[in-house]
Amino acid sequence: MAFFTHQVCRGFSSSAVRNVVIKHVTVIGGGQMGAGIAQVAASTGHSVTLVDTNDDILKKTVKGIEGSLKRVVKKKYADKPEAGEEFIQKVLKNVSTSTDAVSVVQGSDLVIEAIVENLKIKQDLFSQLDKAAPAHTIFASNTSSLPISDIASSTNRLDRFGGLHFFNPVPMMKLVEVIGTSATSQETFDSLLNFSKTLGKTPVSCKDTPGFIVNRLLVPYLLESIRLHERGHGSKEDIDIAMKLGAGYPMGPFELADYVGLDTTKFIIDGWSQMEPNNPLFAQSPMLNKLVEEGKLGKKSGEGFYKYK
Ligand SMILES: CCCCCCCC(=O)CC(=O)SCCNC(=O)CCNC(=O)[C@H](O)C(C)(C)COP(=O)(O)OP(=O)(O)OC[C@H]1O[C@@H](n2cnc3c(N)ncnc32)[C@H](O)[C@@H]1OP(=O)(O)O
Ligand SMILES: NC(=O)C1=CN([C@@H]2O[C@H](COP(=O)(O)OP(=O)(O)OC[C@H]3O[C@@H](n4cnc5c(N)ncnc54)[C@H](O)[C@@H]3O)[C@@H](O)[C@H]2O)C=CC1
Repeated sequence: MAFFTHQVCRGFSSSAVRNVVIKHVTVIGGGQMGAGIAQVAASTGHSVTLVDTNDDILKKTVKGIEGSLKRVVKKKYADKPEAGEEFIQKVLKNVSTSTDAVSVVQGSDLVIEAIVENLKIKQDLFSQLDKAAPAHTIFASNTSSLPISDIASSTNRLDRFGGLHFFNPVPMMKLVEVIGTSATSQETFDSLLNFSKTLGKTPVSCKDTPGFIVNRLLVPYLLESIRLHERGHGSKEDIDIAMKLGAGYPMGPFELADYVGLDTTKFIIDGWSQMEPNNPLFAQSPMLNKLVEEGKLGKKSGEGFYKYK
């Protein structure tokens, strides 16, 4: 259910819309990011429908959310464990699951997509959802690296389409990058900024440029770390220790790449090296490619640059 403030309309349909107050959120993709986004939205009183391709994944996702909530309440309700348990149950009640995105978007004020980092797959999804979702529903992608305008081009709601880029782990990371394309209406952009604030996050405004702000700086750093290791100029362990103790980063670059997922990291690099083949900052890494080829995707698969089981 959407609540509109009846002010000036810019960009769409007959109803006067200034700022869509978001109550019901559909999160598509129940992986690392979708789980975290659903958790934070449900924890801040939104009703959330989480969508993935099958029920087994969704069960695992909800279990993961419960586990993460337990970590949160252990600190937040340290002296009041019963209130903590009550909070967890209340949050979980705000989350429902589905394998049918098209049917659930009908009751949604905001759809946040957090599926695999592949333009065609994201476009196919949004193109289907566009036909089913009500006019007021805002669409947002959590893409790390793809142009929001390319994803939005599969829909007829360019004014109601933006980027909401969260950071991993979502319950802990305070930043959200809010991305507007040249077609995103001011109303949509403001709604996304406000929504990020209701989640307790700090939003920054970004242009629809590759990697927005954080990844445009983080990805070249990560790649140069791997290249430094490939050149034999430092072990993974030493590079990680150096960046933690010498630069104050909470994780070293190899730990972070494993944490993010080497498949996602490779999807980003593949896209950017195609986009700018002569840019040495985006050059492919044989070591990364080999790990992904071997199914070593980082923490989520049990092995990446390091072993986790
Ligand atoms: C790679 C480059 C390519 C980019 C590719 C695309 C990626 C993107 O598009 C954008 C991104 O997200 S980039 C990644 C951004 N994230 C980071 O940089 C994370 C860096 N790490 C950290 O901040 C901390 O290590 C961290 C907060 C994770 C953990 O904190 P600590 O280091 O202190 O270690 P812990 O002892 O494990 O945790 C301390 C306490 O934190 C809480 N916590 C951690 N994870 C949680 C989670 N998932 N849910 C809920 N609570 C959580 C928790 O309270 C924990 O205490 P315990 O429960 O007692 O362990
Ligand atoms: N991993 C990270 O640190 C970050 C990733 N991102 C972006 O978030 C998105 C998701 O990344 P992760 O959560 O790491 O991936 P993930 O691999 O952990 O999860 C993706 C989930 O989407 C599901 N899925 C795939 N196609 C689907 C479809 N058509 N419909 C419904 N569900 C579908 C998969 O079953 C899987 O559960 C990507 O675009 C990624 O670039 C953004 C910020 C940080």
